[in-house]
Amino acid sequence: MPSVSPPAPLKAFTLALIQLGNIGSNKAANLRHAREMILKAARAEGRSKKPDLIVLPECFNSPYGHTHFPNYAEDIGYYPGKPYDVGTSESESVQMLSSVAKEISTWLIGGSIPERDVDTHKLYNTCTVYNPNGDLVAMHRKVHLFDIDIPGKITFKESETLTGGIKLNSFDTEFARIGLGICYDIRFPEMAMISARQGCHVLVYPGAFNLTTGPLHWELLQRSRAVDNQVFVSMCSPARDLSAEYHAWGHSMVLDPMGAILSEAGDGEEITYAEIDPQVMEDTRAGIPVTVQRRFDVYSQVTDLSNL
Ligand SMILES: O=C(O)CCC(=O)C(=O)O
Repeated sequence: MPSVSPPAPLKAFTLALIQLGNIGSNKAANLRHAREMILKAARAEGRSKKPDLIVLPECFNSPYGHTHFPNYAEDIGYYPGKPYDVGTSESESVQMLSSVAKEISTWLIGGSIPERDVDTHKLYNTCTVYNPNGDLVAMHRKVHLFDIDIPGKITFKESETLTGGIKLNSFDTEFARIGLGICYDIRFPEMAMISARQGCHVLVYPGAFNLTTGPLHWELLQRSRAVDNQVFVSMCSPARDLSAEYHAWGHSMVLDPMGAILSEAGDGEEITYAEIDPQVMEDTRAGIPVTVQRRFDVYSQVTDLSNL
C-alpha cells in the first residue's frame, strides 16, 4: 500500500444526498434540474444549518445504459495533482458543478457522468468532486464495471462501452477524509478496506442499483462495508422512474460505523440529510477493537490460493 499521510481528525458535519428524479435524454435539462436540486439541498429549508457536503447520484446527466455512454460522454481532462482550470473545461457538466459549488460555497460530489479520456478516447463512468471555491479537487473512475447477467431479470454490460478505472481515490475536506467509489465498486470489500486503512472516515458511492439486486443487496452491502471498516458509508441513487429504460432502486442512505441507518430516502425524488457524529466512530472503534486486532501475520498465509 502506498504511504498516505494520516487524516486530520473527523469533525461533525452534515451530509445531503440528492435522490435526483427526471433524468431524461435531454442533457441540458438534466443539468438544469440537477443544479436546481443542488441549490434546494443547500437552502436546507426547515433545517438549522446548510449541509457541508452534497452528493448527486450515478449517471445524473444521462440515461443509464451502456448504449448511451458514448453519446453523452464529455472530455474532462483532469489529471490529479496538476492545476485544472474549470473555466476552460470542455465539460459542460464540470462547468455547472463547479459554478454551483462556488455559488453555495459547499463541498460537492458530482455523482457520476460518462467521460471520454482526452488522450485515449476510452470511456469511463466518472465522479468529480468540487470544493467550496468551485475547484475540481478529485476524480474517481469506476473501477469495477457492472457486468451482470441474471437470466429473466437483468442483464447489463458496462464493459461493452466503458473501461474500468485503475486507481482508488479519496479527498480531504476540513471535516473528513472521504473515499470514493461508484455503485458496483461497493461489492468489492478490498476497495473499501484500502480506503478505510488509508484514513477515510466516510465512503461515498454514487450508485444506481436496480429492482432485482436493490431489495436484497443495497442496504446489506452498505452496512457490511460500514461494519467491516467502522466507517460511515453512503450511497446516493437516482429516483425510481418506471418510464425510464433502467429502473433505479432509490433508497439513498447514510450508515454509521455501527451499521445503523442514519437516513434513508424512499424511491421518489428527495433530498435526505444526515448528521455525521465523530463520537460514534470513536465509540465503535473503542468498543469493538477490530481496527487494532488485525492479524496480518496470519493473513499473509492465505494470499496464495494454490495452497488451498
Ligand atoms: O451491483 C449491483 O447490483 C448494481 C450495480 C449497478 O447498478 C452499477 O454499478 O451501476
